[in-house]
Order: sequence, then structure tokens, then C-alpha cells
Amino acid sequence: MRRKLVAGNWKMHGLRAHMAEIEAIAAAAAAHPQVDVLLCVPATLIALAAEVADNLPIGAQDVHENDLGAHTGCVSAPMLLEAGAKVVIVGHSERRADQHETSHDAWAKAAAARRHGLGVILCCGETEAEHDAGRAERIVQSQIEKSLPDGAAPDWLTIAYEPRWAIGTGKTPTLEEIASMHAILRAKLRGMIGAAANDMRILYGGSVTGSNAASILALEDVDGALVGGASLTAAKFVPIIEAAAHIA
Ligand SMILES: O=C(CO)COP(=O)(O)O
Repeated sequence: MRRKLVAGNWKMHGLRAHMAEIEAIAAAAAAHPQVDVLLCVPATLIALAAEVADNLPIGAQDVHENDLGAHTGCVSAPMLLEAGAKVVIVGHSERRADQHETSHDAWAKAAAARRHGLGVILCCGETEAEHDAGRAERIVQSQIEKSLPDGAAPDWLTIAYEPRWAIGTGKTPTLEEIASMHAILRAKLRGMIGAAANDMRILYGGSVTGSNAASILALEDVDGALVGGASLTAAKFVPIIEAAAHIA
């Protein structure tokens, strides 16, 4: 039985002034213990958020593949752990686009996180052009082939399917498309790690809101959501947590 996970990704948003939102989200998480809730905040807020919201796991949004060294501006897994992070997102399409990260980079970053006991959310997803050309399935499968870390197991690894064209656009695939891609991902994982794939959570991300969460989260192979814009305030994020709790 896979528990639903509602994960927020604050991206490059959030200052100390927004700590009240984190407290309100933590309170909602405590009120819905049948759902797992996670908030991935900017690196600068991890320590404070982890202290303020001690029942709410706090995640990071990137990690370097090395533990230390001459890598100006980068943050390592031991640093994230020390700050209080429990999980890190790797392979997000914004990092693929903005920082030219590859699936191999995601693989190496996931391995670094794993070495230090950080959980990982590994993202995949096609661009609009790939989607329109009917190549989404092949692209996503190839991303998983290249990025699935060694020792991939459901107790530390979660997959997130985030079609790039659905991120921050208000556009989402149809429910049939989401269901189909998640089933394809589950089958791909089964081929790579066997029966453990049945317990691995696959999140959907891309314009999830309080209005569409219930129908998306009800789909068979959708085990939660990775939420950007609608995770920035408790007013928008809590309804998504509630929708997941209603289904769980
Ligand atoms: O990229 C996302 C989460 O990682 C999704 O962002 P939006 O929910 O803002 O579309």
C-alpha cells in the first residue's frame, strides 16, 4: 500500500517572512496523518524551517554529486543533512533547462544523496515539442534508464513525472494521459528493479491546484503530487493535502 505524498517545491521563493506559511502547512500535515507531506524550500530556509516545523519533513531542491571540494556556490549532501533536510529533489526540468543538467547528473546527485541517507525525488518529463511529436513516452523512459540510481528502492526514492509544458502554465495533461504515463513509468521501473516498483511512489507535478488535485490523485498509479506555485501559501497548499487525505 503506497501512502500518498504531497510535496511542495518552493523553487526560488521564500524568505524568513514566510515562516508563518510553513507553520500553517505543518499544522495541516499534523491534522492529516494519513498523508505524507514534505516541503522543499530554498537552501537558505532549510535550517529554520526544520526547526519551526518539527513534524514536517523539509527537503532541498538540489545537491552536488561530491561531498566537498572546490565547487563555488554548490551545496553537498552532508551540508543539507546538517541543515535538517530529509529529502532532495534531483533532475528537475528547471535545472535541466537552466543549468543544463542531464539525466546522468541526476543519477550522480541521487547517488550522493543516498550515500548520506537523504531521500530523493527524481524528476522526469517531456517538453511540449516532445509531447506534440508523440515522443513523451520514449523520452521519459530514457530519462529513467539514465537517471535511476543504483540500489533504487521505495524507502528512499520517489519518482516525479512532471511534463515541462505543464509546469507553471495552468495546463495539465488529460487524466487519461497522466494515468497512462504513470502506468508506463511503473512498468519501466518493474523492468529495472522488479517487484519493488510496486511500492515506489510516482508523483505527478505540473499545475496541480486545490481544484484538480482530487481527480489527479485518485488515479491508480498516482501516489501524490509535486506542487510548485500552489505550495507557496497554506491557503493554496492545504486543500491539496486535504484532497489527498480524502482519498487515502
Ligand atoms: O515544477 C513543479 C514542481 O516541482 C510544478 O510547478 P507548478 O505546480 O507551479 O506547475
